[in-house]
Order: sequence, then C-alpha cells, then structure tokens
Amino acid sequence: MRMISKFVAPEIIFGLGALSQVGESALRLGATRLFVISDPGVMANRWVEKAIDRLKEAGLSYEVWFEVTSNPKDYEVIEGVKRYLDAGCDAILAVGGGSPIDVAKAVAILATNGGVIQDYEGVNKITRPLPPLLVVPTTAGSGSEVTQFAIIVDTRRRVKMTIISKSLVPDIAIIDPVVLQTKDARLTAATGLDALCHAIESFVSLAATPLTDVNALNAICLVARYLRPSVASRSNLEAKSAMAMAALQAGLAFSNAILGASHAMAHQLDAQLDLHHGETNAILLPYVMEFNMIACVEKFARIAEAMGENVAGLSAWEAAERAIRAVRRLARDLDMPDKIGVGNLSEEQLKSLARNALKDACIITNPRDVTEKDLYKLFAQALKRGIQVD
Ligand SMILES: NC(=O)c1ccc[n+]([C@@H]2O[C@H](COP(=O)([O-])OP(=O)(O)OC[C@H]3O[C@@H](n4cnc5c(N)ncnc54)[C@H](O)[C@@H]3O)[C@@H](O)[C@H]2O)c1
Ligand SMILES: [Fe+2]
Repeated sequence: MRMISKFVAPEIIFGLGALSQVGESALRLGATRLFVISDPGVMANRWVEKAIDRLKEAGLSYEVWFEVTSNPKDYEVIEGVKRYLDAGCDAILAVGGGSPIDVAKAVAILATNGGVIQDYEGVNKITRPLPPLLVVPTTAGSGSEVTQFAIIVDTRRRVKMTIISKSLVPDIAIIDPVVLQTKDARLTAATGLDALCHAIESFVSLAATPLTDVNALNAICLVARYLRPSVASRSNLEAKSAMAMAALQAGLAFSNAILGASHAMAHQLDAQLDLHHGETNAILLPYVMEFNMIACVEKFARIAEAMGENVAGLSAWEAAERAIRAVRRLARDLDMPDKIGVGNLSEEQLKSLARNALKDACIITNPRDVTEKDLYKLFAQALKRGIQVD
C-alpha cells in the first residue's frame, strides 16, 4: 500500500481544431524564437506548415528541423541541440509522434544542462530548468505529450535509454484529433495498441494509484471501442477523437504509475531491430499479461470488463483470461502479427536482450517479480523462430 503519491500533468488543450492554439500558447510561454522539431512523414502531411502559420500570426520567429527518425538516436539529439543553440532559439515546439517529442525533450535537456544524453539515463538526473516545451502529438499512441519520459537509442550499446524526470513533462500539450486523419491503417493500429499497452501496464503497475487507475481504465474502454473504427476509416473523427483521448489518458496513467515488462522488453527489440515500438508492444503484451496474471488476477478481471467482455458469473481467474483473449482478438482484427518476425537472433543476442531488459527502468514497477530467465523465456515465446526453452 503506497501512502504518499504524486501526479504530474501539463496544461492540456484538447479538441478538433486545437492546432490553432499554437501561436497563443507559445506567446504565453514567453517564447520569441521557437525551434520546431518534426520528422519527414509529418512534414509531408503539412502539419508543421499549419503550426508555423500560427507562429507567424503570433509574430514569432522560428527555425525548423525535421530529421528525426522513428526510434530516435543519440546522434540526432547531438545534431538537434547544436542547431537549437546555433539558431538562438528560446523555446521548443515538437510536432509529431513520440519520436520528435522525445527528441525535443532530449534537446531541451542538453540545451540547459550540457553533457551527453547518456548522462541522464535513469530517474531524476536533470538538475537545471529546461527551455519552454510546447508539443503537438500526431499519432495517438506514445502519450509522450504528457509524460515525464524520453526514450532515446544509445547507438553504441544498441539499447533504448529511458530518461525519467518531472522536468520532461511538456509545458503545454495541444492535442488535435484532426491531425490523425493522415495516418495509414497500420500506423493507426500500432500506435493505438501502444496506448492500450500503456493503459494495461500502468493499471497493473506496482506504482498505480486511484488517479492513474481511473485514467488507465477509461483508456482501455476507449481503445476497445474505438480503435477498430479508427483503423477502418481515416475520416471517422469521432473515432479519432476517442483515440486521441485514449492515448492522452493512457499517457497520464503511465507517466505517473510507470510501465512494466512489455515496455522493458520492447525497448530492447526497438533498439536492436528498429521495429515500430507500437508493433513490438502489440506482440509482447499478451505474453507478458499471461506471465503477470498470477500477481493481480482481480485487476486483470477489471481489464476484461473494460475491454467489453461479458464477465458475469465468471470467477476472477476466468475473467482475467478473457482480458488476454480480448487483447489478442483486437490485435488479430487489426492484422497485427502475433510473433516478432526475426530469423537470425543468436542465443547470445537473446540472452543480451533479457539482460538489458532487466536493467530497464520500466521493469521496476512490473507487478510480478521478473528474473533474467523469465525475460529470456518471454522473448523466446514472442519470436517467430522456435527457441528451445527448458
Ligand atoms: N516518451 C514517452 O513517454 C514515450 C512513450 C511511448 C513511446 N515512446 C517512444 O515514441 C516512439 C514512437 O512514437 P510513435 O509511435 O508516436 O511514432 P513515431 O513518432 O516514431 O512516428 C512513426 C511514423 O509515423 C509518421 N507519422 C506521425 N504522425 C503522422 C500523421 N499524423 N500522419 C502520417 N504519418 C504520421 C512519422 O512520420 C513516422 O514515420 C518510440 O521511439 C517510443 O519508444 C515514448
Ligand atoms: Fe509505448
């Protein structure tokens, strides 16, 4: 039982057309020259251009940089901070999914704290205040728009570093479901399942509180009801709005309750194989749920209910099994693979994935104690290649 808990969140502006608030929000943060961070996909869909129009209207100057990749790398952060400082900017605007938002956070850290991004891996390593940070999420997945996390690949070690600090919560998150209409079906499915994984892992987390639970459960309900229609139609704004809210609430939940083994493992696979983070979690989540079920069967039963399963008359154990079944069915309906399709991972690579996952900050709040051997088995289950596990 946790006696003391805290809950952090940024100012949140949510709704159809919210992108129009970018200029006014930047002014309120005291910005005069913004460093706008994005990626080529978001640029091509002209969301950056639309945000910049609002900066111009507000009389603000800006510098745009959009060379971020998915699973963003440490060298991109070095390049970003150099450009931020050279351009003489005093605030940052991220327009994009979790990758541009995480790079924006990492650039903000180095801009005022110096050093290299590896110095800040882990919990609470940031000591000086960061430049104002305004974010416009475009994926309805990562939740990074409200979280105290930044996830950056250390390319030398080939691991995803988890950086956690209250300083990383953006100042203002502007969430406009309209921008989700340019995502294709696969990206919509993968990012939506990442949000589901955030909600489920934070709901069963050892650090869950009543405030995180209410957000996590509502996010699960919204994903169960609206992810399928959102994948089915780019123009269904009711479904897009619901998924934007789901990602936001899941983000609020996991920012404060942290995550679990699925994310600790996904971070390793993302970094080693450059897979999309949402797809990796979509595959890992049911295996991790099976492993975790004995730790908190009642909570799993509540997940089943939130997923829309009829659990009347079932024992907690039977209901909990329905939760896993519902997650598997959702992923299957969205054409997600149920195994990670790599053919050439050596035994030593698998062991190293398990070793590194055990060091990830997300493992600490997993509801069931986890050993390196447990993680090895879970990785082996989720990989396409049959691996002999004793
Ligand atoms: N900091 C956190 O709290 C947190 C939480 C979860 C995940 N993450 C990280 O976020 C990253 C994944 O982020 P993501 O899933 O949001 O995807 P992403 O930012 O990596 O983007 C994936 C692709 O989607 C495209 N895209 C983005 N928005 C689009 C739109 N509206 N229309 C068309 N294309 C669009 C991008 O151009 C890119 O090619 C991973 O690195 C993951 O580790 C961070
Ligand atoms: Fe995630």
